[in-house]
Amino acid sequence: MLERPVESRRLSRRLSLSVSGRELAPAISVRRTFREFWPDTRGLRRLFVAGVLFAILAALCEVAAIRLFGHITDEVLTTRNLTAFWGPAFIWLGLAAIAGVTSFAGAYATALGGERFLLALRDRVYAHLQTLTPDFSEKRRLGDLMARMTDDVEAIEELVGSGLVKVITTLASVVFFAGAAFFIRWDLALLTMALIPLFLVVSKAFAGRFRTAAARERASNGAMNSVLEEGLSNQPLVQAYNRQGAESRRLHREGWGWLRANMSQAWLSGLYNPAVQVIETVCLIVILGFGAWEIAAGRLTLGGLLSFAAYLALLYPAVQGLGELALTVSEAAAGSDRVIEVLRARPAVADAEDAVAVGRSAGRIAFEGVGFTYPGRGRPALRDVSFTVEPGEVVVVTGPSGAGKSTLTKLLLRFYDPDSGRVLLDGADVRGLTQKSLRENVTVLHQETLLFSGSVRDNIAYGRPGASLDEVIRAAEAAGVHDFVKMLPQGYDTPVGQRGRLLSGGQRQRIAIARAILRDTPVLVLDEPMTGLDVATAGHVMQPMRRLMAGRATLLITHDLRYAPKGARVLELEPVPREERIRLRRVGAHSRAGRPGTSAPGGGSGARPPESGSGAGGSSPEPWTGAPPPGSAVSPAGSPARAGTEVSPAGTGSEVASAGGRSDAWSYGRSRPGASP
Ligand SMILES: Nc1ncnc2c1ncn2[C@@H]1O[C@H](COP(=O)(O)OP(=O)(O)OP(=O)(O)O)[C@@H](O)[C@H]1O
Repeated sequence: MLERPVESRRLSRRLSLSVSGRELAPAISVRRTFREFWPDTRGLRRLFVAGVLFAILAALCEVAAIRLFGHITDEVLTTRNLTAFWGPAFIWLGLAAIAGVTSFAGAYATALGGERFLLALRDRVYAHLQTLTPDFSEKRRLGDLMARMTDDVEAIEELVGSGLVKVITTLASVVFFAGAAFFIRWDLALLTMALIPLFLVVSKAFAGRFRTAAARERASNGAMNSVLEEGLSNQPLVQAYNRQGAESRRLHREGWGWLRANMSQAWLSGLYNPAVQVIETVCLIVILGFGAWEIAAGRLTLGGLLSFAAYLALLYPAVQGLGELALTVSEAAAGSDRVIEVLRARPAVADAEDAVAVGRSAGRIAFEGVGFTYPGRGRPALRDVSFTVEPGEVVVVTGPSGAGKSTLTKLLLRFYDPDSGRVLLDGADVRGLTQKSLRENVTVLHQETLLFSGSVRDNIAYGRPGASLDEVIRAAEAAGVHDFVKMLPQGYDTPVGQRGRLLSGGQRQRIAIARAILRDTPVLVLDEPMTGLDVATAGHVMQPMRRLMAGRATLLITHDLRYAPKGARVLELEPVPREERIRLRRVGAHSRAGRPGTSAPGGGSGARPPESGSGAGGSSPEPWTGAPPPGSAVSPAGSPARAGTEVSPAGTGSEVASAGGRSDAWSYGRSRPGASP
């Protein structure tokens, strides 16, 4: 029927409104949906055709069975001639068996086609989502994106796959049942057809109201899911702030909204179904009355009338089903719009046609006059930034929040391309490299340690799929994680829980380090690797971190220079639009006095000398003192090779800071127009 509560809930979910309803997809034509998704039925069309043919065969069997029923009524029941019974009875049995088998086969073929369509389409949309810049997902509500991947994809299937099969078979059934009725009595059949518009009028009167109610239900469902998702994923925060009651009330409020929306659907369903039944009953009474008159006049047999009524009993639901399908189709099309929106989204960057796959690089990174503004933002995130990182060298990137430190990582990984300037890997513009090969050269340790809900082993091996247990253990040993993993109940097979929450922050971080060690790329980016760790834990993480950095070109993004390796160069970013400056100095080799002429624009944050490990006080973790990686030009603090390196203050005209015989460009934005690497 038009809307059973569960059915209608599913139906309304497909509308996929945002909580506020602002994201309601614009209406989309069915044709556009077919144009977009019909190619996805390739390879499955035979299944759908089989579904249609089997369903049609089953309907034909029903038509024949009803005919036999009429025959038995007239030739056996009315005449009381039992011998005439057996032949038709066996045929009827055979027809029922064929109808059973064919309707099973039809339903199975259609379901198989539908499920395979769903699988393939979901894979396609997800694969496409994975090509988009992570910002695409981050800017959207997770619940909304998930609804697109599940309910909306399902809605498309119900339109393009099984929905189409249903339309064709329902139309065929209408033709068969109406044809059979015409065959018995064309004038009676015409009268019947004249009554059919009554169904359509009622369907139309309800459709608009039902659509609105479904949209409201969809919105409140989305709101409720969002509250659940946020409340559960932020459970530690909720409990720590004693907000359990408030969160429960929030859910209850949204639950009420959902209840009301469902009740208005139930109210409509409650009215619609009896209205349709009344019309059906009126039709049947009219037909029976007319039929009785015809029987009395000897122009119709009892069997004929009963068969006629049986055809009608099948015809009306089929007609109703068509009205229902029209509603389903239009709502499914609205859902498909949201999937099309995802598929139409283009990645911020794409491989050039002549992009080359780079092998394992030496790991020389250079930013040359890089400027970048996020799409839709007026203010640049970076302006005219230049620096280099040599193979095996550690460069510390620091600066106030929002200065663009993490943006450097996004440009290095080519999530975006710079608006001006270039990013180079081993002297090659990264725009000329395939993204895959570029990213195979770079490992990022994110600010928030990202783990999956698998086992410890899965999470470490994520860095190199197919790694053997021995390799995983070796990486774990290097990351200082092996001893604690051994203590876990299932060792390396112990589940780490949702986002690794069954582990401590330090343990998570060391697992991430093991993952990065196993991945073993020449370039490493550590984005605030000590975030959330206390001093003691950070101290434990330092040693494995050093092993990880050894021999790799490393960009260490940190606010806290206590964790900066001694002797590492420091790149200090200041946010645009304040005059952007980048200063070069050496950890442990600077002082205010060593930076003559430095002025600190905008309150002096840029001029603030970062604290070195030695200046961090007794509670500081051990500063970087590790041996320089093989072949690396990095020298520990105070080494003669670096002694001459100084901060290049803004406006001094000192554009190039020389270090160890190498030249590195540190540009100052517009104040240093001539800067070049
Ligand atoms: N996806 C984005 N879309 C639009 N603007 C963004 C996006 N990501 C960052 N920004 C903006 O770009 C600027 C630089 O951000 P970025 O994350 O690089 O700063 P950051 O120095 O790493 O800050 P923090 O130290 O707080 O992590 C900020 O003003 C920020 O609001």
